Amino acid sequence: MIKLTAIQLCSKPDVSANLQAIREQIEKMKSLQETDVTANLVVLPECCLYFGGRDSEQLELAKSSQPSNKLMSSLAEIAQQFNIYLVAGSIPVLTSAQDKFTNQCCVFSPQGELLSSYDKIHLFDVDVADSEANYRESRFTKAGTEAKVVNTPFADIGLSICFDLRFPLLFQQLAKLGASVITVPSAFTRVTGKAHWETLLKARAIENQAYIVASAQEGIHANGRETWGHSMIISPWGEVLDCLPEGEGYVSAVFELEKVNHIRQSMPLVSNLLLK
Ligand SMILES: O=C(O)CNC(=O)[C@H](CS)NC(=O)CCC(=O)C(=O)O
Repeated sequence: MIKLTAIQLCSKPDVSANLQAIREQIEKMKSLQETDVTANLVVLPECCLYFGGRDSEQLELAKSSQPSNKLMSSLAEIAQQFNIYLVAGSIPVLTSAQDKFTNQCCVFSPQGELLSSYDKIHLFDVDVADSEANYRESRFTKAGTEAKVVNTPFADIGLSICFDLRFPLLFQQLAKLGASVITVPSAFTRVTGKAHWETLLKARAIENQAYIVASAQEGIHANGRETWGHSMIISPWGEVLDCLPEGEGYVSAVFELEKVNHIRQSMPLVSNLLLK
């Protein structure tokens, strides 16, 4: 049996406190003890190691974690320690020009190897009616350009991050590349999350006939920013299998590849996508 888990956090501008919070939640996962579970896929939220500071601090963090990338190695260590596939939401990774970072999702095997990484393509330059008001992610972040699917022995996993959720063509591309699970590590604002989050997640699951594992930031962060929480796992038929509205914790569900195959066979959408 394969278990999907999304961890929900209220991350701080403090890497070691966040690493501790991540370990705490993974230790609580019942599926780590279950003998019939053959693999665990665990998804962390966007900005899982640093959130709620000033935007420029993420660039400083990206610089100070070079050249060996300390952030990546601490996440690899967690994957190995708990013997899990870890989709490590996102961390800032310095670009070669050194003036910006990419908002990068890193995927580790249970042996702690980096299997793949994905740079967030759609950046959140949006005005929102909340205390922050003007989000300008592109000020310090360089956008990615390439859709990524990671092959594992149990499933091909499509990667996305947060605001990407609003761009259905990326998800179609991931489905076309073979994804039967799509991960959505996020930090949706409270205002936009309340209005759109669940609807968008269900739509992406239904139209791509894939499991959606959406892990979220929640609560009020150190800089006053409020995030929506509501981490959830959605079936390829669009059912919410588990949801955590607020507080730190996790949600989990069983992954059944036969369900994806059955739905895609009886209602052929993915094979008819108008994509190259
Ligand atoms: O910049 C950081 O510190 C971390 N990154 C984020 O919080 C990102 C970019 S500002 N947030 C989103 O993409 C929210 C999307 C969203 O809320 C929506 O699509 O409605």
